[in-house]
Amino acid sequence: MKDSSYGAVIGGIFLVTIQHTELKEGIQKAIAKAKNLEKPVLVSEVQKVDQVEPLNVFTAGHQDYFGERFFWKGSSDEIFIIGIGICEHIQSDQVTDRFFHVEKQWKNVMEEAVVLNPYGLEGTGPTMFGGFSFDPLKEKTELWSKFSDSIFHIPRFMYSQYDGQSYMTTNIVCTQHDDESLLQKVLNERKQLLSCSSSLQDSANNIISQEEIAPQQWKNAVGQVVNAMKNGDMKKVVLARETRLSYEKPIRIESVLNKLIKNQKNSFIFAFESNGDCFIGASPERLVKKQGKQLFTTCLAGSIKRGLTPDEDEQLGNELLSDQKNLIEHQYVVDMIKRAMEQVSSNVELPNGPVLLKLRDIQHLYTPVTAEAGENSSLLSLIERLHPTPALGGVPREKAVETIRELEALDRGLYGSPLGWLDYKGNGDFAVALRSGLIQQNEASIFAGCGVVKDSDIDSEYQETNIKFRPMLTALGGNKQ
Ligand SMILES: C=C(O[C@@H]1C=C(C(=O)O)C=C[C@H]1O)C(=O)O
Ligand SMILES: [Mg+2]
Repeated sequence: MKDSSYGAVIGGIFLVTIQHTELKEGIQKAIAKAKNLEKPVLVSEVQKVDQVEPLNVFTAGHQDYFGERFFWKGSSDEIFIIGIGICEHIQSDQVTDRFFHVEKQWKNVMEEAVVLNPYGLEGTGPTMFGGFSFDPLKEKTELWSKFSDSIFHIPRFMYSQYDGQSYMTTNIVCTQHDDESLLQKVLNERKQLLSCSSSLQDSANNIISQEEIAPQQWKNAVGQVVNAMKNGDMKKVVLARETRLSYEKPIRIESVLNKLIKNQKNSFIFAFESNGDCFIGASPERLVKKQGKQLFTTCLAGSIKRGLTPDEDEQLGNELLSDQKNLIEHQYVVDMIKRAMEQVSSNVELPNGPVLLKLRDIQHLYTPVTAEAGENSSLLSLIERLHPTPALGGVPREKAVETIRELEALDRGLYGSPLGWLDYKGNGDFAVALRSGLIQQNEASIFAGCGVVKDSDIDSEYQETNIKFRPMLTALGGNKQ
């Protein structure tokens, strides 16, 4: 039986027309392969669908897939990828070679996958979304107990909107014990999703408390690092801190996403649910994107506030472009990324100096880097080579990571770390997960850090982190300093 064409108007959530499908044949083929190989086989079917509001798709999963969703918007609004439900987990708590272990699991699932994708566009077909913790050796707290050090999901249903086209991918893992009833089960799930009527009710949610966690301890750590730099070999260390908020009612993820989408332009907007918690944010910083052979990465470090008037904003921007402390802070990132990319790719190109990246609350020194991928430079191997850049770790890298591990009170978890998507053709895009927070029902932790160099002023760095809290405080209704 083919999945007949039908349109579904979902209470104003979204309208999707599903054409007839080859899913039945695909499932039969996958079950036969599973019997032959004696291991599960993924089948992935891609259909062109009507374009809808991406947030509506995410919202439609609220009822039946809460805790099993992801949302991704590219920093230039060029792509949206929404995952609903979890078809397969790819995760590891390995400390050493964790990127290799994730890549091995991913390749194992992909090597036998039955892919029905006549369109072949990036971000369609088998795709995994997720990320890595900043430092698997950092002493863990309860804060990130719902996330592994390496955690990715292959979604059951995935809506992709790319260059004005929209697609629905359906992923099913078939085992040798499955039969044709699996098809009907998935078609019913899909019909249920497309007919859901939940909508975004943006009701008020009062804040009960908002507390900076150990700000003085953070300032003392900054001072300690600055002193150590006066006569040591440490050149830069990024130190981050946490603010904790609690509310009368559970925080509505969709409402926070809605505000981030509206307010934080030029940023990757993401939400990643795991076991009831949600890591969410609006990051201006790409770690690395792979599109065919093309590679794109970003050097982002050096910050100043936005001005209240166009003249003041221009004056502040020019001040940043000529400030030695921020230029040195930025150059550490450029030097490291350029060197790393030259080791594994060709035609590495970057401008002679930084320009300004202006965001709603802050402006940064920004140097884009492009390159051509070498034969063995997979996206995950590039992530392993780059993470952490001096924008989130420091220089020298190992010593900076050890210093963060020792001095920083914050359990960073996935904050400041690679988060993004990878498809079955090896394309993908990973951000450095900044301007972010962890939502835990009626509580949330938000995170902000800054680069500490020998000329850092403790209070200036503290103020810089207050500015970096603003994107999440605006989205969460918190009080901004
Ligand atoms: C660490 C953060 O931001 C990073 C540090 C910056 C700086 O110190 O100037 C600027 C951009 C980011 O690379 C953060 O937002 O938490
Ligand atoms: Mg800075």
